[in-house]
Amino acid sequence: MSEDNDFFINLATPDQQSSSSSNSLNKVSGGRWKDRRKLRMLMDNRPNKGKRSNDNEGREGSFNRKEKKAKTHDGMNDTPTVTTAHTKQIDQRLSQNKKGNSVNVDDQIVSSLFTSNREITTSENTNKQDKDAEVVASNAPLATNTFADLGIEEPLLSYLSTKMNIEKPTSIQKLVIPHLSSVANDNDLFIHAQTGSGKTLAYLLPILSSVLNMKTRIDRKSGSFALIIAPTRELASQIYDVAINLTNCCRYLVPCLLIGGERKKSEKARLRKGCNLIVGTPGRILDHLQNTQAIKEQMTSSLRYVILDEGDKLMELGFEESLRNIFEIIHNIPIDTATFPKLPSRIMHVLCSATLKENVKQLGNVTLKNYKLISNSQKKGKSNDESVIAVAPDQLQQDITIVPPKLRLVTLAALLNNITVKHSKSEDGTYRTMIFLSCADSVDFHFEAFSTMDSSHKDLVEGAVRLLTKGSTVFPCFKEDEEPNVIFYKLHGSLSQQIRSSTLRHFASNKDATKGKHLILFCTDVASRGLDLPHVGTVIELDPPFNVEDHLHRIGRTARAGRAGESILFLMPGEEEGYMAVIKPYHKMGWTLLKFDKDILMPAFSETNVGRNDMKDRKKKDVDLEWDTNATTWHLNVERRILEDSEFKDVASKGYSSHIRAYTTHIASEKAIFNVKFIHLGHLAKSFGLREKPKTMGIQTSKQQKEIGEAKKSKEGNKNKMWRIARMTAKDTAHEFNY
Ligand SMILES: Nc1ncnc2c1ncn2[C@@H]1O[C@H](COP(=O)(O)OP(=O)(O)OP(=O)(O)O)[C@@H](O)[C@H]1O
Repeated sequence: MSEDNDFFINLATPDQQSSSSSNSLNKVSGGRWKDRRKLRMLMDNRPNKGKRSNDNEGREGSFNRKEKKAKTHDGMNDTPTVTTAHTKQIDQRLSQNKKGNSVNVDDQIVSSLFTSNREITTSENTNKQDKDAEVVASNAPLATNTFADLGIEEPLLSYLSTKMNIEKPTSIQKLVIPHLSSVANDNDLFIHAQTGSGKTLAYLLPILSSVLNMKTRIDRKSGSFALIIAPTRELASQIYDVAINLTNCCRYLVPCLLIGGERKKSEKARLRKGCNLIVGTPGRILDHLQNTQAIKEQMTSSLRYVILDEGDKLMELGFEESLRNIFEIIHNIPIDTATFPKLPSRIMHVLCSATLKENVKQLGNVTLKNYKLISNSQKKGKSNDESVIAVAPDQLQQDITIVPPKLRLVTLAALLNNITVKHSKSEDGTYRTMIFLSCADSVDFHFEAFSTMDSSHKDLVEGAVRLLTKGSTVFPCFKEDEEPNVIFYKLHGSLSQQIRSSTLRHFASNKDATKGKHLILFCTDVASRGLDLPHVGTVIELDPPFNVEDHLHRIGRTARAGRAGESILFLMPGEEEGYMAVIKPYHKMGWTLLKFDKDILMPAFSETNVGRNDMKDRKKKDVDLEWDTNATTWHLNVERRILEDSEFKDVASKGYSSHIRAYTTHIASEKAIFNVKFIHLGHLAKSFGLREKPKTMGIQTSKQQKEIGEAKKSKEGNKNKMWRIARMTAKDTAHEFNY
């Protein structure tokens, strides 16, 4: 990463030049020539030959790094020596600057939000949505068929209708249920369908229905008929919840959940008691298959269905080896066809995926025998082209906005504000928004930046949920005397399993405490797969997805089972605008291009007077301020909080560094679009509330620092050094990307 090329500094040193010229007259003598030369260069204030200069001529506030060191007042990585009074002075001058230009305060330049931003080149929307076109929800239940037509019998049929309010099957259910219900069918299945089209019921209903239709006495000791494997704990828990819900109509059938993060001992006890459906994640299932005798006993003679949900994610997360081992063990368990003659005479394998990548096909080849592809997705390319792609649901309202890096945070604030205002006026009740970010540290930063500390949040879900309190300066729409109706949540893989589960449960369920409020979840891609969170109205992709499949899964958290939904993708001006061409084939209904200023910032920041967080007693202005002044004040409020709160500063610096590192992991085929070299890192730092880029991009924990120190002391060899770095990177990656 060529950080230096992109280095952007907010501090100017007007006096520096003159002093350096006088220094050049100084003579240096004695010592080694290298040291003399170094000293002379230092006094002349010239960069070292061979080292890259930080001279960014033409860039706002740029200057030599050494000069900066001498003059830094509020460098984010230095201990801040700037006083509150000093920041106030800068902020005052900046707020007074109506035109939004950069302001030189003493020896500082605090860059303005609205200047020096890269131009947006997309002037025309090449995939414009036809607002007049008739839209039929593509993943909605069908009008003509019923579950009875598909062979689903009582008591499941009436339970679906009366308790789950599900009357008609979706198109994928219509295709899958008859196939899985029939003993005569000898094919394995590859189910490929749009997000939110009801794949879970498509396989659970025929399995349960087949077991119930045997009309033999069944209880939890009869054995496990199905093994369902999901890539994440959240998804496994959700499938388990659906299974629990369905088996309420036949309580003698018992599902069991096996996931990491839970106590293995209690899982073992449950397995010993007996269960008819096993749902879990690959690692934990394999662990039990290798170490718990009871699980094999449960499967002996009864196991007939193995389901792999979200196949592409299973492969992406590197579970291929575990899956091979699982299959090797279960294929060696004998099947007694005489005990359950009405069930298939062999194990049927089902692979589900909303996307059809090469790795899923590979998994299909490994796990499926003579499989049949069942897809409700459109064909792509020529008629003889076998490949199919899942597209975004037709009823989804897709928006794209191109936002300069400096303005990302304030635009997000404005967008959240606009959504809150819009839905607080409607009768819709509780509204839910999910915001996807690239890494856990960035989730932590945004959660911290937007929510406010309040003791009442502790009644909710520990530290992962916070309320917005009265008089908050976090959202522009809230006046000081208003009680905001916003609750924030965060979800990423670095949180404990208990917190993750309870956060999701709290976010998804309707409770009195959250009734009528806007619930906002900051999350990583850990929440993008398969999660069925009811009534998510808006999905915001603040950070672009790491591949198109992730994009489809993220936006697929809304517009589910025929419901309406909206998603907004943030891109940065320049190369990132090219991403629109990549996702175009997946959005056949088109999208709307939103202007970040006119469509998002102006509605939020006009006709208001955003208060400064350091001037509680200020007199209210009679006239509303201009929208850009309000936006600037809002941003300065965040910057001030960071300058004055060292813990928040750490969170911001970590969020920024991890964000950059995550950005470098975009897939090779998209490097021409997402390349860290194209990003103005200083501008991006601004959207993490930082006035300049943190010096050390790889922030080390004290444990890592100790490890490095020890390694240096022991004069480690090259091989050991390589292993140490690899270990640290693996740890970092696991932390950041959270699976
Ligand atoms: N026939 C139906 N009628 C109405 N709602 C349904 C029907 N089938 C499923 N649903 C509901 O649709 C939602 C989405 O179902 P599900 O989670 O199984 O979708 P999916 O296809 O697995 O999505 P993803 O690909 O995102 O994992 C659930 O809330 C489910 O209860």
